[in-house]
This record gives sequence, structure tokens and C-alpha cells, in this order.
Amino acid sequence: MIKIKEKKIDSKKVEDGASKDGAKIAIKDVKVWYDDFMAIKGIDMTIKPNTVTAFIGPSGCGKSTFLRLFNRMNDYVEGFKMEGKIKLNGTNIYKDKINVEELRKEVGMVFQKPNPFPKSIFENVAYGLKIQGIKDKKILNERVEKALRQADLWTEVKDDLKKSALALSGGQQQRLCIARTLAVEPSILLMDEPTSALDPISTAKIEDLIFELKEKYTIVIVTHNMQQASRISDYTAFFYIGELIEFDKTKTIFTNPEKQQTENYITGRFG
Ligand SMILES: Nc1ncnc2c1ncn2[C@@H]1O[C@H](COP(=O)(O)OP(=O)(O)OP(=O)(O)O)[C@@H](O)[C@H]1O
Repeated sequence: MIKIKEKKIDSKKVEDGASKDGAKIAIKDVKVWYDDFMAIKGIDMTIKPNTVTAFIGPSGCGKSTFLRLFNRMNDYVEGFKMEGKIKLNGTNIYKDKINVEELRKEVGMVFQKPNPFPKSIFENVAYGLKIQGIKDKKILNERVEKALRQADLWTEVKDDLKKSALALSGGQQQRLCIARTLAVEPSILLMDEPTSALDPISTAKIEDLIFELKEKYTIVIVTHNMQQASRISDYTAFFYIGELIEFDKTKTIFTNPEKQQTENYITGRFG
């Protein structure tokens, strides 16, 4: 739940996903600067609940910057400035009084390189729950098991929960990081090139997982892998030098894009 001033978004509304217009995330005329450099040049986008949206585009076009806006990760970057509105379930997340910790519970993030803590498998998944103040062993056990099952890792690690997370393979570590994110029960999952450090088998596992997770979550993924975008996403956004060139159903983007620039990019003519 996101707390803004005294107002709360009730969890039913969050689960159902959205504001009156059916948007899970509604982005209106968003601009971003790093000091004087304009990295995002006025973007509108509507992301629907329980969909997978892929962000594609050449290196440096602003995909990660745009993704990181959704959980206010750019706030830490020196020189960062943004204009415009981003509404999550109808609530503007750039209002001063927003509770950023609550926002990050709602909007989980998985990074390019798996980054488990140097702790046990159990402690990694329980971490966010303990920060929330959950101490009851039974509840912790249940939530850890649930998250590991959701991340399709439970059968592989259930007898080794005390083992160090660092002893897992890269692919398992990435699923552990997904479990750690899911444990605090977000409704949006942001993934910044989550499979780029993984082998093809681990990548396929994560892709299958993304497909299953969209039943419960709204997923936004940055990927350089065009086949991956076409395999797993419902919608694709093509960015180029800070602009959103085209945003449409993935099938349309990959079979019948409106813009020549999009076609050039997806057919490998540049980027
Ligand atoms: N912390 C920062 N300070 C200054 N400029 C930045 C910062 N982060 C990103 N930029 C610039 O903003 C632009 C967009 O970067 P961003 O990382 O969002 O692109 P990207 O499309 O995700 O790239 P990649 O695919 O290589 O990860 C780039 O020109 C980049 O150099």
C-alpha cells in the first residue's frame, strides 16, 4: 500500500490494478534531465495491469532512466530532475509527501546482475519482511516458501535454505532475487535486463516465470534482446534518444510497425 499524506490506496484496488481509466501506471509528459542533459524528452504512456511491457532501443536512449522513474530510483542520482506526472493506481508518485519506502514495496525491482546478500537463502527472501517488522517464525516461513515457489526455485532449494545464497548458480541467484522482491508482495515488477548475465537455460526459466507472474503482477522489462521482447511481452515501447518513438502491442511492433525508425531498429539496421 502506498501512503500519501493520510490517504491510503486500499489493497483491493491495488490488486485489481488501477485508476478509473484502467491504467496501472499512467505517464504524462515526463521529462528528465541529468544536470543540463535532457535524457527523457516528454513521454506519455499508459501501462495496463497484468501485462508485460518491454522497453527496447539502442544503448543510451533512456530505457533505464524511464524504468527507474516508477519507483523513484533516480532520486539518488546527482543532477537528476524530472517534470510531468506518473500515476500509480491513480496516485501521483512524485508528490512531495509520498512515502518512498511504501512505494518501493509496491514497485519491486530486479537488476541486471543477480545481487543476493551474503546471507542464507532463507535470510535473503525474509529480508524485506523482517524490515517490515514481521518476526513471527511461522509467518516468515510461509512467506519465504510462497515467494520461492512463485519464483520457481522452491524445489531446488527447499532442503538448503540455510546455505549461502552466494553458492547458488547465477540463474538460481536471479530467481532468488525475484523471490526476494516478490516476498514483500509488490504489484509492479520492474526488471532491468534481468537475463543479460545468464546462460540460455536460465534465461528461458526466467522468461517462463515472467509469463506466469503477469497473472498477478504488472511487469515492465528493459531488454536488448529483441527475441526476448517478442516472446514475453504484450506491449513494446521503442525509445530513441530520449523519445518514445512507438508504443504498441508487441505483435504490431514486430510485424507491422508504424514508424520507419522502429522497423529499422527491429530489423537490425541500426542500434
Ligand atoms: N547518472 C547519470 N548522470 C548523467 N547522465 C546519465 C546518468 N545516467 C544516465 N545518463 C545518461 O542518460 C542517457 C540515458 O541513459 P540510460 O541509462 O537511461 O539509457 P539506456 O537506454 O538504459 O542505456 P543502456 O541500454 O546502455 O543501459 C544516456 O545518455 C546516459 O549517458
